[in-house]
Amino acid sequence: MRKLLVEGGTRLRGQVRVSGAKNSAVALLPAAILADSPVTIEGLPNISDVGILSDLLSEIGGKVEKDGRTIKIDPSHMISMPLPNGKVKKLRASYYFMGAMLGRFNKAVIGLPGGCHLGPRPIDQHIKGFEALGAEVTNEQGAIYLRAEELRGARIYLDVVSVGATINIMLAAVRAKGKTVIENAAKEPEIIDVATLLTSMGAKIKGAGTDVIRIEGVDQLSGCLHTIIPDRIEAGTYTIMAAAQGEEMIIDNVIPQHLESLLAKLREMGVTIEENDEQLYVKPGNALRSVDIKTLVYPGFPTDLQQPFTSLLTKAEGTGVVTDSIYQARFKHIDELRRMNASIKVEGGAAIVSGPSTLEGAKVKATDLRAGAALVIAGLMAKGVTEITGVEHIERGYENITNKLVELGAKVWYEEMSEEEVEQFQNS
Ligand SMILES: CC(=O)N[C@H]1[C@@H](OP(=O)(O)OP(=O)(O)OC[C@H]2O[C@@H](n3ccc(=O)[nH]c3=O)[C@H](O)[C@@H]2O)O[C@H](CO)[C@@H](O)[C@@H]1O
Ligand SMILES: C=C(OP(=O)(O)O)C(=O)O
Repeated sequence: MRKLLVEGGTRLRGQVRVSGAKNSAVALLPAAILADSPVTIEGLPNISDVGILSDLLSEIGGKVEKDGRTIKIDPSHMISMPLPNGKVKKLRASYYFMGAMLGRFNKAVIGLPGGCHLGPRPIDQHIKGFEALGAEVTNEQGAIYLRAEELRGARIYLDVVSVGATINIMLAAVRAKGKTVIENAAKEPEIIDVATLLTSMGAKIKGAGTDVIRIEGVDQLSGCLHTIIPDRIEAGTYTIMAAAQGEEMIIDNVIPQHLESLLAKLREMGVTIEENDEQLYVKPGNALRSVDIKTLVYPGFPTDLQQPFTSLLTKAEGTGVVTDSIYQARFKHIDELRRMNASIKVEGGAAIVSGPSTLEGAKVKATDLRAGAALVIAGLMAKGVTEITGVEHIERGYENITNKLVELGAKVWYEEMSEEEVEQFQNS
């Protein structure tokens, strides 16, 4: 087991290239199940979530060929094999096997998903959608059993705006008989990316990226070639890092429109950001001013950048109030930041950050993916060395984070944990 060490204080400069979007990749891969000939996806990020989903596609009989960032999935010999346990528990997006297998085989057995622990993460809206399409859904000992005689299009109003439910219902509906309308759909760019792939496969989808998505079911979908969008959350994380500890940094392979809410907040803090079609040039201000943030569904401030942004606020002058309206309990990073001398209190469901604080290196634990990113940012700003355990969370979503940071001049490296440290980590 490894830990990540960050020696703070070095200013970052240069260019960092953003990888393909995790939250697209994890839906595009299961979407390939719906085709009857090979689907090729280019630009995949090299992260553990992608590795696990590729393995799951092989487990159900897919022929998966990887060549660097390109993957070719031949789904012709796939079967609806039950996946009640094992790898499905290691990530959130295994739930997309429900929609995709239901769409292709009219049946699926998939274990309840894992993913970051951010408080309750129900999937009732996914199930409501599958049932509306005609599936019978039961939960037996932690696995979801789905079965339909035939899927039929339906009008589905989501009670909660959900990325996962929107995509899952799209996956199940593209081969259903007749028309499906998803109302109060999520509008995240990853939903458009998945709809683009499905459309290239022959699906008929209108309105992806708005809150009403209309799908006309088709009998058959075929293979195609698709290039994934850049990861707006990874891009946002490096942009926050640039504001926190950069001298001058270029973030390459970005769609700036995907990050408008973050860029607006950074500019409010005094950060200079220039943008062109696919790059951001970030020059931090001399003294950052605190701001308040509240996470919302897209195009609001993304919950996945709340934790990294909280670290940045420790450097700003004044008081910043952080509210997460998507995951009210997404505050596990706060205790760890406090260990590093941050002045943050959680009150009435909000984190109140008083700054500026001089952070100090400490032994801390990444409890989830973006908490990990928050700690890396804090470590880069801190005096001394920060030791971060729980790196497997970080590796779910950040490709080659150490290499990318070293290229920017940061002092970061992995070390093996001692037996005693492993024991302490496992008991904590
Ligand atoms: C793999 C993936 O894409 N993960 C992202 C996805 O997660 P995920 O798709 O799981 O998140 P959702 O958009 O579904 O969740 C949004 C909110 O709706 C609630 N909810 C969701 C579904 C449901 O059936 N019932 C329900 O109540 C959730 O508890 C949460 O409060 O969107 C989240 C919100 O942008 C991001 O943090 C995750 O990075
Ligand atoms: C919460 C996240 O991921 P997941 O939904 O895959 O757990 C995230 O990417 O920040």
